[in-house]
Amino acid sequence: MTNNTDGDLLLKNINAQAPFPICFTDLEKAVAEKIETGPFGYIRSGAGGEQTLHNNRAAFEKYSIIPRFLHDVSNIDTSIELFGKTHPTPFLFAPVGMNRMAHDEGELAVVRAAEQLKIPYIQSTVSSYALEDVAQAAPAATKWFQLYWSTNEDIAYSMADRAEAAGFEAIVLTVDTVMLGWREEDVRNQFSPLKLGYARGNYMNDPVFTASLPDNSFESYVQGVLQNVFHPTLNWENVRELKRRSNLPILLKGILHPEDAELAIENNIDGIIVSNHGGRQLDGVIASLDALPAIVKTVNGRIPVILDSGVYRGMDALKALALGADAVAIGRPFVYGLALNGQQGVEKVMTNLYDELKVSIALAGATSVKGLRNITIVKKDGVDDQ
Ligand SMILES: Cc1cc2nc3c(=O)[nH]c(=O)nc-3n(C[C@H](O)[C@H](O)[C@H](O)COP(=O)(O)O)c2cc1C
Ligand SMILES: O=C(O)C(=O)c1ccccc1
Repeated sequence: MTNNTDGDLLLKNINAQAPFPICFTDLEKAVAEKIETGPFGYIRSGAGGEQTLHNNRAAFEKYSIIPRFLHDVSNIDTSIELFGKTHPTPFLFAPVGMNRMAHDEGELAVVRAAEQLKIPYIQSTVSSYALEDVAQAAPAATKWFQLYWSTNEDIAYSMADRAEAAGFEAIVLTVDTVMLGWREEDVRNQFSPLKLGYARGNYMNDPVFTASLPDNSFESYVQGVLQNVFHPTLNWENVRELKRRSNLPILLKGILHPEDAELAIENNIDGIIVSNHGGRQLDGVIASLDALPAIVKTVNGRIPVILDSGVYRGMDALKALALGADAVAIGRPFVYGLALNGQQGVEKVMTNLYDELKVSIALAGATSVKGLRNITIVKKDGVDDQ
């Protein structure tokens, strides 16, 4: 339960010693000025003509809330429950690879922020630091491991086992990246973080991966990652086998079709993340927010539904939660916070998202995350979408 009588949560930002960008647009601008063009373009951009990157934002802007007043909103409960554990906010850190592109402390800084804020952290397979080091940096944080399947599937099982041994509490299998999206900005900038070795964290110390290399040169390692990280053979049988082998809850990330959500449930999957990878994979796919209502309807509360892609302010989180998401995951905003000011920058960005969400829940006339499902949300054309 969070007491909301502090009234003006914005004041923290106005009294701040060091001014910090208050919204996503300002953040992005500041980071563009701070880091090199290659890494910035890699983080910012979407695939193809960036239609989906744009649609992710446009989808949030189509919705409006019709608020209710004259209910006591002095106490706002922002907590949620996932897999039997209560979390104080409905946010998660989306898995983002290769964080050393943004800051030298990379994932270590982010997981420390996650621990501090009690926000679950999803570590990427292609992280700059090894999962064991991340676990050690923030033992009290709730940590999940995002798995990229591997062409040599023993590498995938090895990483999943290591994650379980290191105290990660769920496996998030990403299903939308069987090959890399068509990312033109990286061609313009002639930039490939994989080739530069930013993704080495979990591979360099994986016994199955290293045993598969012809020698221990940098070139062999890069080739080994490229050969394994993209995995076009991935199919439902792999999902079933992963589920059989693991003791952890398994989530599928990248689901956009209600029939895939249904198949996930039929295959005993424990949760899904409705996502289009922040518009970085197939350009022209539906905005995740637009995919959400049909999936929520199909899933009907049987497993948690988390949404990411384009959640850039507290009000976006509110809309996704009102449309039935159980939680939202944040990608680029925290990476920009990291680039600007390490752990503190991540904390600042996530705190502003959270504070805006709290204010917005109260001003909409609700008092809890679950209560948001009962507020009136309409699409721009005025048609009730619930
Ligand atoms: C630089 C970058 C790297 C990413 N790396 C991964 C990854 O390793 N695994 C994964 O499942 N998703 C990855 N994602 C996608 C995020 O998990 C998430 O789906 C996306 O960023 C959400 O959209 P948003 O950035 O609009 O919040 C990456 C995203 C970015 C921006
Ligand atoms: O950049 C990404 O979005 C991403 O998910 C990824 C996938 C494979 C290798 C490196 C990054």
